Amino acid sequence: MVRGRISRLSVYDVRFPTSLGGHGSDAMHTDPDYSAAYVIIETDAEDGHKGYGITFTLGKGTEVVVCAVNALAHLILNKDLRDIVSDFRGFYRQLTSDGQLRWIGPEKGVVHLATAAVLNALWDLWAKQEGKPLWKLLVDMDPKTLLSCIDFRYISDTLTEEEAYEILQKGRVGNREREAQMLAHGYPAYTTSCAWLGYSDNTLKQLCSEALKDGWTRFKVKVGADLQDDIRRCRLIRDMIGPDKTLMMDANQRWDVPEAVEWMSKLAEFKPLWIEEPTSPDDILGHATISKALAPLGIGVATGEQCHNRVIFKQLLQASALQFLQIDSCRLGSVNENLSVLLMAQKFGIPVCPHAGGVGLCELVQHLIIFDYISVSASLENRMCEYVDHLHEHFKYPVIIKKASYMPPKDPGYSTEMKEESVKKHQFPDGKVWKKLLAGQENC
Ligand SMILES: C[C@H](O)[C@@H](O)[C@@H](O)[C@H](O)C(=O)O
Ligand SMILES: [Mg+2]
Repeated sequence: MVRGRISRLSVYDVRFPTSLGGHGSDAMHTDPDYSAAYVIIETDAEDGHKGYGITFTLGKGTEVVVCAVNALAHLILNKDLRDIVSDFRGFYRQLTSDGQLRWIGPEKGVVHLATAAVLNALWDLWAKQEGKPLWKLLVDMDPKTLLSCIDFRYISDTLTEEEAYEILQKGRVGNREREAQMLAHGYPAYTTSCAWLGYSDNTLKQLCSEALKDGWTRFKVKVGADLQDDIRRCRLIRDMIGPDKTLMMDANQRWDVPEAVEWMSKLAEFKPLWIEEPTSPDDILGHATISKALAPLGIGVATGEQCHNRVIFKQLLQASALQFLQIDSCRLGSVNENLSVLLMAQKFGIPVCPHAGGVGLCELVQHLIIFDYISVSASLENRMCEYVDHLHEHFKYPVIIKKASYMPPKDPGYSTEMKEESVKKHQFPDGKVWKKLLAGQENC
């Protein structure tokens, strides 16, 4: 039973100095400090449950998102949780349509990242109060209730509520078997941990051989800064993994459209399954041009980690601009908006391969993709969820990977809660970790 009035919302700027080791580096983000705007929501209910929510950020960006969360707080405080979840569509719309705040969105950028953090905390709280992991809360929810969480505004020309209902009804066939299959074998994953752009060839080799030993069969390599480096690194990794394992490439928006096509023609010999974010995430028709040009080479286009909202995803699908759709649990407006994208992808027959990694993204998005398999797509063909082996130790309910697959979480909630000690130590700028680092910089 859902209960309680929201009595408190706190937000923290939590940063991890991952840039020191080149972890997470790519052709555009050369010094990423994996960070989160971390939201805690409390209620006056006696159960003591709190909702934890994050959005993923890189270092300095976090302080801006923290401001935006504080600006949204008045829309959440004193609301009854029961009223929120019984009309979640209405509440989502209230948050995203605030007459003053929407001007700096709408439904995009900082204000949308802040919305995601807040809504992620509410979903965590709801799932905790129901005593279920989030994926199971979604799987058990009747289709009508599930659809009542989605704002269909701007997408009803492509997906009506009735069509979405039919998709969910169809998804009920065989869902118990798929749930049992997930619990036994988990959801297939790929690793990005071996080949960040800032890693030396030696590090790449060492991590790749460890990953192979651990049973990984799908690998992603960062490309896009220097063609000769890319050729060398892709050859190295392809030689190590052999011809049959899967390789993906990620350019993180580095290229213009013709450059993307030309560059990828040179990397085609390494047989990538996809090129991810070849150009600006806003360039829908550019993605369509690249998709068309690379199709004869057997290379698909993947994108989504910086896709603003359901409207851009709608157009990417309409324009046949992507062959792999990458939802992100913290960029879109939380579970609510991600549900609409999963349903649109299903309608278009495009496989969803979520973006994860960062800090907490694996913890969150596993719930969405497990739900997708059980209740929406019913397919694992061409589908896998990203995995990155960083920062899980800071979470109270970290992901469990077995045989290169995500095992469904069993603890109630959205796996968003961080360890108190980790938050304390990594708060910027006053946590122990940052005090030391900043003092070191001053002494230089
Ligand atoms: C800055 C980040 O590490 C990105 O490079 C990362 O999210 C990446 O695009 C990915 O696909 O995992
Ligand atoms: Mg990427």
